[in-house]
Amino acid sequence: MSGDLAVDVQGVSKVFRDDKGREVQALHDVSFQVRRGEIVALTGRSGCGKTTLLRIVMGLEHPTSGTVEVDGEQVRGPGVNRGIVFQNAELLPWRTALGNVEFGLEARGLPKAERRAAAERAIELVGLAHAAHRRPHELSGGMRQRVGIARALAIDPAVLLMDEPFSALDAQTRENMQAELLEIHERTGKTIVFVSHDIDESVLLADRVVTLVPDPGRVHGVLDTAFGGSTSLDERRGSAEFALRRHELLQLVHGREIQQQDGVSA
Ligand SMILES: Nc1ncnc2c1ncn2[C@@H]1O[C@H](COP(=O)(O)OP(=O)(O)OP(=O)(O)O)[C@@H](O)[C@H]1O
Repeated sequence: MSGDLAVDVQGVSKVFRDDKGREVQALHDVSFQVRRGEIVALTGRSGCGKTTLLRIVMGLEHPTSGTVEVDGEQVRGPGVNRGIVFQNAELLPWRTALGNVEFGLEARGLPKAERRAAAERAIELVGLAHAAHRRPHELSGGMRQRVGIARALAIDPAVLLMDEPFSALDAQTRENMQAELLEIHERTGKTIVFVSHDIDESVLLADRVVTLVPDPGRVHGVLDTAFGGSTSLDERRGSAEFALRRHELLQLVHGREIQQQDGVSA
């Protein structure tokens, strides 16, 4: 694998068996790559295999065939080169925000002082230094999700993998968190792969969007959605590129080819 690749998914297929023993082909021959420092979204309609694909990259599911490499290493299970964020952070209720972030580091056998320092850095990175000693029930939904992101970042992973990270949040908090994620990306340069069923979110945040279509889940197209420079979310939302890319992505998600619009082709 070339040195500037963070994630390399090659020919991944996944067959599940349902309760009655019938085969369900969730993914068929899926390949895509993510370069270091990129933000890539996986999107598509319900049941197209987004979560299954991300769980395979996380190491929580094994592919029936095909391979996944992260940071040059073949994925055979969960590993410390991947930070994982789910829709709900699932924090330990008896631990503080900082304690929850430290928890993620305990399995790594770091001395306590190093753990504390790494957790403090991560909490600061997500803008929660002022709430580091609060317990989960004293935090808002957005703050809890920030703790989840800090926990994933504290291990200094090669890649941050996020499954619908903001979809359980109210609209305003969600917008704040989207902006926050771009700031974290700017500060850390981390490679980020996230699953979202939300077209706008995918276009706004990602440099490229991998679209999947169902039955069986497969890649239908990869759309370049990078906005040049450090544009704010508001600037992005109001831009002509946003409208065009949103339109193109909708076509891909619905299994169509991109039609040229205003003389611009995909
Ligand atoms: N553990 C499982 N056992 C059997 N079938 C499964 C299992 N997990 C997923 N599937 C099936 O695989 C297909 C893809 O599911 P997956 O959850 O990956 O899709 P998705 O795109 O993430 O959907 P959604 O947007 O609704 O969450 C679906 O047909 C689903 O029913």
